[in-house]
Amino acid sequence: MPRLALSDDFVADLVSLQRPVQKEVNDAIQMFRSMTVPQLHASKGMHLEKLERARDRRIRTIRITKSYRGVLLAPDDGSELFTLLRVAPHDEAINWACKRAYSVNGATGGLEVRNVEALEQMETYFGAKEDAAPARLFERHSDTTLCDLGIDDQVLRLARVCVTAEDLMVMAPPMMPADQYEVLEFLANGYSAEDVWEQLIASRGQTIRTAGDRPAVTLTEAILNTPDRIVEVTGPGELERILTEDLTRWRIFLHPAQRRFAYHPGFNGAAQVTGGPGTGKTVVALHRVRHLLRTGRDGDRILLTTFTNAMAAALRDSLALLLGESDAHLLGRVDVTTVDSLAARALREARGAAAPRPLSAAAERSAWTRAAAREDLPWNEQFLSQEFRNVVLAQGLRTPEEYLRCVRKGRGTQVGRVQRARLWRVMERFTDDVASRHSATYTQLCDQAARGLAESGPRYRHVVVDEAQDLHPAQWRVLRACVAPQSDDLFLVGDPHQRIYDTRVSLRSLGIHVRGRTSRLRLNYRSTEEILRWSASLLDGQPVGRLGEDDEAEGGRDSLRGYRSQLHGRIPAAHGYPSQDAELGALVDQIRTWTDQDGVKPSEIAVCARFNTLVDAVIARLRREGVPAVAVKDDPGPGTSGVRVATMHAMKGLEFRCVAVVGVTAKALPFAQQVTPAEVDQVQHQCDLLAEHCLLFVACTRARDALAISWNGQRSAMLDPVAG
Ligand SMILES: Nc1ncnc2c1ncn2[C@@H]1O[C@H](COP(=O)(O)OP(=O)(O)OP(=O)(O)O)[C@@H](O)[C@H]1O
Repeated sequence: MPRLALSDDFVADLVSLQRPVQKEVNDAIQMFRSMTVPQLHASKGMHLEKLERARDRRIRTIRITKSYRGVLLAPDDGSELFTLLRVAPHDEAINWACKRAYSVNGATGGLEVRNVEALEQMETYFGAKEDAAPARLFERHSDTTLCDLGIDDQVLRLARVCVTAEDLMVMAPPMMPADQYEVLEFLANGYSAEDVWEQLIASRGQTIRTAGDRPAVTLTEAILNTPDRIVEVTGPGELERILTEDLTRWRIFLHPAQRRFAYHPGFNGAAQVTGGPGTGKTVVALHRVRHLLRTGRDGDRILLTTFTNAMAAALRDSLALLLGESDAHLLGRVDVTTVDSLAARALREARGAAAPRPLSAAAERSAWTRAAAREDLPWNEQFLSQEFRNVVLAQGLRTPEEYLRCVRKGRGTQVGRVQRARLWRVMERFTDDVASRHSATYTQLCDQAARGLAESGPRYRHVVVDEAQDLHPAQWRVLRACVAPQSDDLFLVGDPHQRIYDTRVSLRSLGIHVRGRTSRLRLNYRSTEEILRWSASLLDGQPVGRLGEDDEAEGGRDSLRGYRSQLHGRIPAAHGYPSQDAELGALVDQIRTWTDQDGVKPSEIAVCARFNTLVDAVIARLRREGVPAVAVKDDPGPGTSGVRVATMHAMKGLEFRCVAVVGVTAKALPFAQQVTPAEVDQVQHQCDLLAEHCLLFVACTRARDALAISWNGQRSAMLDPVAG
């Protein structure tokens, strides 16, 4: 019986087909799997055909419907593992198949594909302009080094003629084999050969460094070595699952850097994955949960947390999708929730009706005003609230003595002993006041819940945390208390460049140690390279600390170096207008271009603004002009049509084909009210400013294909690096 594998290109084709054609593909595959190899070759129905013009003699086509052909890679070494490479209309399938060649990567042992015809044309083109060339892009690296990194003869010849990174870029996959291209891209970005080997090759399990010493790999082995692009269909249930459920690629194919952590057999403690926007961190978290569910014991409960209720709902849906019908029974062992909801629930369980209720921001401000009323203090409510949140609750201080002794990390003002005593009195008054009203700030709720949970003992065997960059130390204490320190206790994913709330955390000081168990994702699956570059330059020179290392003693910097996308598109547009009316008029035109000319559905477009007032104005204007629009905060389901409109904060974790960021004015970004004045606290001032930069970065990186930025009146200085 032949074995069957499916390539990522095949799955991508299948997703785009109409349902009836999908069904015929399914039928053809079932027929294929029911035959022996000789029957397959003899079958008139399948019409397994060798192509005269094919560059790879193992390539065949099979008949799927009257007009569709499947493209297959057939083994020629006596093995029986066939790979379905594409399914496409007849001529397209034949044309594609004739130009491809499959080979085994010398370093990774994985199967790779190239457009051999296009690469030969490139050789001719570069050959013609060769003699004029100055220094070459890869001249620092010897042929042997490149060969050890998996570069083969044809790619080596092409690498040798590249002068600039752009020369390399014109040969990007699908022209060049993706793994070899990735190696060259890393080298072109200044990584050493050693780094490249560590990050791209050793991570796949290779231990032999030199090409000459590596054992030969058979076609079947090569296919099985390529789980990021090829999946073997191991049973009828599996095929059904792949073909009948939602065919989103992230469910099936993971980048090796994603797979290595998601399916790691067991970490000896907490582990952490970081990476820029759209690098598939959430996807890794979901696969990790699946792995822990499948390999864990029946009673092991798992907590999966994220930042907002809306994101928790989306995570729950995605997890159900990933588990599919076959693993649906495991879902009952997972709680998907925010840390705040978890803390509130723990308090309700412990104290019943006496549990405090969360305090609104306005009620908190009034409570600080009341608490400070009888003192003649040199600090305003904002300072008091920050001191309470960022020192007292962050460090979990309980007594005036502890407060007198503590190091006020992250605060830029000196506060002497006498002043601390006065501050403590005010904070105590605040706490008593809100407690007498049966309420507490969210951070207080977490602080109280963490203490209760620490006493009652761990509730979960594993905790998986998405959007880890925005959690406050009190929230981390809740998580720490939920799970005992042991193997695979905490799995954290986050991006410090997307930190949009005022939180600084030293995970080490909270008893969470990830050293030696960290990984960084660099390939963006969401946005085009043009959107990425543009957005990343918004953060040029900003001092972004590493995830969980904000303790000054640890204090390294995170960077977006090597962060890239294989997708390409238009450079983002940035335009200023004389008035808001003119800006919104241009927005309507932009949306019409996206829908009418580019064929984008309104629900695949988002407009975002710094404030709710502008969000409302945008919705009103769009509706007035006949463009359907809905507010993201009203939680429109996937079936609801209309352009999505949201504040920048609400864009966290979302993605859209096209995004317009409006009202990027000097007044809105940075928003003065959100930034502590430097004279009140210099350190806090810098931290708040950085959060505003990150907010704009988050908004822009939600875009997949197109991004448009606009303002009216004076432009925000944050756009200076990109808008000239
Ligand atoms: N291995 C993969 N193959 C195909 N698509 C992927 C893969 N991994 C992630 N994606 C897609 O990339 C997009 C971004 O993924 P995800 O939301 O997990 O990224 P993220 O790093 O958590 O993003 P952010 O931090 O910006 O919220 C999603 O559309 C996801 O489906």
